[in-house]
Parts: sequence; C-alpha cells; structure tokens
Amino acid sequence: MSQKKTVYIGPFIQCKTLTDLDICPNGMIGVDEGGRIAFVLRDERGRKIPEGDGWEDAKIVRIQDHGFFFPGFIDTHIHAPQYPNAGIFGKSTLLDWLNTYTFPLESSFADLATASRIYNRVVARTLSHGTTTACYYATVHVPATNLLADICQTRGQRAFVGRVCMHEMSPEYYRDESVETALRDSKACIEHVRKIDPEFDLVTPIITPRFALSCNTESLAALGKLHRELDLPAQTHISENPRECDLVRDLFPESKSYADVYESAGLLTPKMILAHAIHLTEEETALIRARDAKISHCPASNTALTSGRAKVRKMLNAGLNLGLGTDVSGGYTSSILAEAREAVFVSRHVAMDEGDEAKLSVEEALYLATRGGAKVVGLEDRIGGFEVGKMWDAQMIGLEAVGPETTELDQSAGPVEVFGKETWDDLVAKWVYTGDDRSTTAVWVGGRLVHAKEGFRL
Ligand SMILES: Nc1nc2[nH]cnc2c(=O)[nH]1
Ligand SMILES: [Zn+2]
Repeated sequence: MSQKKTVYIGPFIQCKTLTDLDICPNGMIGVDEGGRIAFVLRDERGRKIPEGDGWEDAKIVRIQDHGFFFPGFIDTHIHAPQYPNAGIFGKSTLLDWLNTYTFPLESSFADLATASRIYNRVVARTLSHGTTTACYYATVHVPATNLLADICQTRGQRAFVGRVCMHEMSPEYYRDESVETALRDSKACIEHVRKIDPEFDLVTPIITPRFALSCNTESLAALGKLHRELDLPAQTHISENPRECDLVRDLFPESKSYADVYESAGLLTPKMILAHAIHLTEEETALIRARDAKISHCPASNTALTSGRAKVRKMLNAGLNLGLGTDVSGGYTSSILAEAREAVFVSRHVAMDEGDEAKLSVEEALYLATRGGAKVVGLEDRIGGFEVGKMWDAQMIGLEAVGPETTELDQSAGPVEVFGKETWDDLVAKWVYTGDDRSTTAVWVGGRLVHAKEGFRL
C-alpha cells in the first residue's frame, strides 16, 4: 500500500546491542511511500528537511513536548483466543489450568461471532500497547483462525497466525479428530493466508503443534515435514512445567530429552520458536543452540502458573536467541512493556539464588522486546530498529513534563512524569517501570498509522 512520504522529527531511541541504547535527542527519520526508512539524520535541531525526491512535500510528524520514537514491540508468543481470561488463573498450574480455564474458552471459537469479537479486541489492544508484530496461537478451528489472519491484515498488525494442532490428552469437546484432520486443517489455514497476503508481507502462517503432549511421534514428524517442505516458521511450547516434563519423558521413552522429541520430528530448526524453556538441561540448551532454534521468554506466565524461573542469562551466555512473549492468558498482561518489567524482576529472583550476574538490565529487557524478538521471528532484516531499509514499525512515546508550577495531574499525558533532572537513561527506566498504554501516543506498522491515542493529531 502506498502512503505519503513522511518525516518523523524528534528524539528517537533504539537498542544498539544487548546492553547499549542508542539515544538520539534530535533526530529526523524519513519514511518512503512503501513504509521503509529512507534516511536517518542525527543532530537535526533546526535543520531543514532534505531536498529532492519529493521530500520537501513530505508529511511531518513531530514529537510534541516530551517523548521519543521507539521501535515497535514484538510479542513472540501470545494465545489470541485466551485474551478474555487475562488475569483469571487462580492458583492453578499448567495442566489443571489448561483443563479448567483454557480448553473451555478456546472451544467456544467454533462460533465465529465469538471469534470476531475477541480477535478484534486482542489485535486492537496489543496495537495500543505498541506491539507491531505478534506471534499468535489461534485454536483448532479453521474459520476462526482464518478470521484472525484477516483481522491482523485489516487492522495492519504484522503477525504470525498458527492453527493449533492437538489430538492427544485433549478433551473430547475440543481436539483434532486425527493426525490426518490436523494436517488437512493446518494446510487449509496456510492456504488462506496465501490468498490474502501471497508474499506474507504482513501476515505469515506458522505451523503450531500445541506441545509434545498434545501430539504424538507421528503428528510431530508430519508437522516437521510440512515445516521444512514449505519453509514456514513453527512454534510450540517446551519444558514449561515439571509435571509436563515428567509426562513427556513417560510418553516419548525413545527420546533422550524434551528437546530431542522435537529434534527427532525435524522440528528443531532456525525457524522454530520454543516458548518457556524453563527446565532445560545443558545438553538440551546445547542442542537448541546447535539447531539455532529460538526461545520466547514468558516471565509473567511463568510466575502466574508457578512454572519456574527461566535462566535467561545462562541461555544468553550459551548463545541462544531470545525474545519476550506475553503468553496471554498464562500471562496476565498483553503488554510487552509490562513483560519487559516482569523479565527484569524475575531475573532478580534468579539473582537472589544464583548471584548478580543473572540480573537483566532495562536495556537488555528492551533489546529482547525489539531486536531480540525480531531475530526470534526471523525478521531482523526488516524490523526491530531504525536503520535505512527497515520498515517503519514504530511507536511514539509521550511523557508528562511537570513544570515548576504544576501541581495537578495531566491525565491525558500518561503516567510517566518528567521532573526535569532526569537523564535520557533515567527517562527510559521510568518508562519501563511506570509506563503503560497511556504513554503510547501512536503506533505505525510499515508506515501505516495503526493506533493513535484519543486526541492525537498527525
Ligand atoms: N502457557 C501455556 N502453555 C501451554 N502448553 C500447552 N498449551 C499451552 C497454553 O495454552 N499456554
Ligand atoms: Zn503459550
């Protein structure tokens, strides 16, 4: 889709490396008609828009007062149909949580009106949190899964949409009938995305065996074959809960480990996203590294379902690629900003047992939320930062400037208050710890405005 050339003027911040931010207080970023970054200029205070190629007629979007542009967030693991259950999990743990809360809700997506209401809501909500790319699990239902792909396309969210395969250890009322129907229905959803987005510019199908316990050796091998033959990404869960790990050991006695179950099926590839990875052994970590499979770290969910504390520092040191996942509704929040905060705090709990090296910094959590996530979904050449040639997948963050005479709250400005003595690093930390979607003034995907806070004018 062609858009007007646009120049974004003001501070921009992005992750340079895992540990370092790139803070540009006076930037100017030109985005072309295709939504691609055409130029990035630094220290542009008071300078003119570059001339030629029609840039002099470009639309201008300026940061007003306090704020900055930041790359859009990437949610590498979220269950779209579970959104109504966000916050509802009691004291359950994974396997009873699935049976009590999750399967009954997911089964209701046989009804398209239900799917339409909830899927529209979750896509709008995640966009409002600055999530420009989401890796969705849908349900077993073909029409509802196709509708989720349509909604992502219409609302303009970059997305991976997976029809869930599950025929074992699943209730009678909600399961694939057989391995054959699971494959047939998965292929139908892939074909639908090919129809609405033939080049997978915005929406990509993703092969989705729910987890080893929902499948068997035969279906995992068949899905692995499809994954490699079609060269499509895949996603599943691994090593989330101790009881789940025991059952995998019992049910797949021929496999050396949980990771080996996926390896034997041909699913452990650079295009596989493994969620959780809490209880991996060193051999499994080495195997995942050797295959370059990716990890979605879901700290809010891991705490809520008392699944455990993923050893993020160990995985990073072992050379694994990690991103963040909200794992709604194992996780209570659909905000990657909140998830970044959870990642920082869970790492502090790990540090209380294992020493300070385990602590993640704000910068590291933001890296996982952007560039790390981009690598996890295989789009590091297109998204995650503000280099020339990348897509303008970005969010405008607004901060409230508290003047010397200001004593009243400005509710419209969002919760992050600037008192004037803060450095840029302080402001980023305040955003991560105290910000929410009220701080997200506007969001773009591929140069298209996909969310704007009430009152925001271009
Ligand atoms: N967190 C989480 N883990 C799972 N393992 C299998 N299914 C699920 C799910 O829906 N959520
Ligand atoms: Zn999950």
